[in-house]
Amino acid sequence: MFRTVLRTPEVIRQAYLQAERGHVSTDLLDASIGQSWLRCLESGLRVGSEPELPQMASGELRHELGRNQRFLKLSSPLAERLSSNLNDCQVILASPDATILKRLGPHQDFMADVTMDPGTLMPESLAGTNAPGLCLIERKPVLVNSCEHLLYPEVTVGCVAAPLFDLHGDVLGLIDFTFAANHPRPDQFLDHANWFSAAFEHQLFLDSYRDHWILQVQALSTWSQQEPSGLLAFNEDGSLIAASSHALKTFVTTETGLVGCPVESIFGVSWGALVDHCRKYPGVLSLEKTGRQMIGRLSPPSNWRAVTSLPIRKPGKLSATDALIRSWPSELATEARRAVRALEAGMPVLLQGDTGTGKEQFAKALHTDTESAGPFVAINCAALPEGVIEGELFGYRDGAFTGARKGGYNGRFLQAQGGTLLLDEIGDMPLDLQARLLRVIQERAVTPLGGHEELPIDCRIVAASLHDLEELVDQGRFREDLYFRLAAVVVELPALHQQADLPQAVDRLWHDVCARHGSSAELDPELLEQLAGYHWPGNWRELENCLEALLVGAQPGVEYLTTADLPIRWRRKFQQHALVPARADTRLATPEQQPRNLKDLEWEHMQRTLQACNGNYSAAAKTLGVSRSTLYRRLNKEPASSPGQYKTFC
Ligand SMILES: Nc1ncnc2c1ncn2[C@@H]1O[C@H](COP(=O)(O)OP(=O)(O)OP(=O)(O)O)[C@@H](O)[C@H]1O
Repeated sequence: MFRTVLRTPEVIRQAYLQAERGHVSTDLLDASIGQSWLRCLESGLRVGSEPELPQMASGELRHELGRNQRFLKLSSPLAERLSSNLNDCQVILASPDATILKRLGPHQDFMADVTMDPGTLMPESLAGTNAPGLCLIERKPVLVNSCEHLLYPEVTVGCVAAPLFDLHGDVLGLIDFTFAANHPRPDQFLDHANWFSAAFEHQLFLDSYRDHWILQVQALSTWSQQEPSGLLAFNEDGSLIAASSHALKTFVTTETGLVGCPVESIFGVSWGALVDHCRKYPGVLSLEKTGRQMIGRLSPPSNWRAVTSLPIRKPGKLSATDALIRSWPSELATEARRAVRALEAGMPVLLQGDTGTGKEQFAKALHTDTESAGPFVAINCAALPEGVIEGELFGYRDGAFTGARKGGYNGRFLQAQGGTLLLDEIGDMPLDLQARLLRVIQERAVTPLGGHEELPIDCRIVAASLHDLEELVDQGRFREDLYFRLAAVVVELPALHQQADLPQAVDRLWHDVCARHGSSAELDPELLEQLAGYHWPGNWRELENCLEALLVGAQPGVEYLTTADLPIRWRRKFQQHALVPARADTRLATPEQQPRNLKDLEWEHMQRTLQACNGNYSAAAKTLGVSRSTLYRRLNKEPASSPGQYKTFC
């Protein structure tokens, strides 16, 4: 469509000679640039006639910025995002009369001789042929490179500019990309300009119809081909009042018409059913049109308040989370119940606990109890190399990087649409990725790598970590803003030895293990007592391994297992553990008996405060001036002077 190679000085000289005679051949210049040259020459603008671009005084510029406030409000965040991904150009926003309003992007050497600061006036009638001025006349994206700038043939930059329209087709402003004239792929800025125009229209539509119901629809099969999502605005009664240009092309046919057409005639779903869905499960819905699967998101008017009717559970049946927390200390169990409600209301939940305490299991139970329409998807942020997590989480387009899967990849956020995403070991996520994650969670939209379009996401988010995230924040290893975002509700998973009724918990797990292996064997009470007396540093996972080893290693057909059936490795562990004085006694020994260091003293002080508060963590934390979760975690770690003690016996 455009010639993107630089023209030679000879071609430009010939074109200029032709233009002076009132005609420019399209063999020499693109038609729109040739026409621009002719207009300039006709109005007396010639090479070298206007060495300086006209500039506004600062008072005038302030006035101009005020006049274009809405345009800047809608375009600036998008331009900033785009510019932060591009390091080879300057991004410029300008008014409908081509006055530069904003310039973004890192300093570029090629801009040294170019004056394109805010307040510079670039209409064609003053500045000659240039991309911002020309795109307004052409009403479409244009590329003007180097010596095609009629008045400034020596300039060493190229520009791509595109007009941005309001919903009635009037120009609201423009975007310009200025790059080095010898850039190898100037056409890529046309792609950026097209993306920006679509994204701007999207923002404008959302802003213009924020007091109405807005349905955002995306065809499922096409997301990797970068098809934009369509927007439809509806009245209170479900009749269509407006559609974005893409929605108009895709969803609204001549039979359905536009204004006043009911939603049912477009998607075959009643308005009542859609609103009801939005009320119960704010977020994604599945739609179908002429056999194509789509996902949609219905957003209520900005002043709408949903009366959420949470599902009522049948009495008598334990929920999945209740089944897991029945032997938890009561304070922690209360917090765990809060997590179900928080997740149902769309808030993230943070799970903290040592290895094997059941964080993933608990996340799955939360997913079950919140009765999501979509799947449970987990990603372990510590298990993937740094360069891979980003693509895994956010997805990527076809050809986004070397080695990318053909056809692109959805990413875990999109896989979890309508369901729950577990971000496991989140404390190990690289810092720069944490910033991106925060943006995705806040904006509830994800942009796959190599893509530009934001795709709406609608999944519940559970994060888990065995590190104390508050401590990581203190050490500068975890972003505080992300921590606050994720930690609205924090569930501390108790260690196995802290379960209120450990023998019962062991017995329950034993029956689960037996059921998996088709066995009905029972445990001898003495064996059960030994199992419940051990401190299980690997928590449920370690206990599960031990029970599996016990069952699988027993004589076939044996229905009653005693301590003699224990594998020798476990028998030794239990014996050694039994020789150690009780844990609490050792830890709270008198000063004369124990080596002293600051950490020990801190631990003892916390322990004594907790005892003084009758085991109430909140009260103890308040007295000590630390958060409840910090107190909990510090108390449940080894005191500094005795790390080897437990290691020896594990
Ligand atoms: N409450 C429970 N009752 C019985 N088994 C459990 C319980 N919680 C966890 N388990 C079992 O313990 C094992 C470890 O659980 P899970 O992977 O959820 O722990 P985790 O805290 O996520 O561990 P890590 O931090 O090491 O990934 C699993 O096999 C799980 O089935």
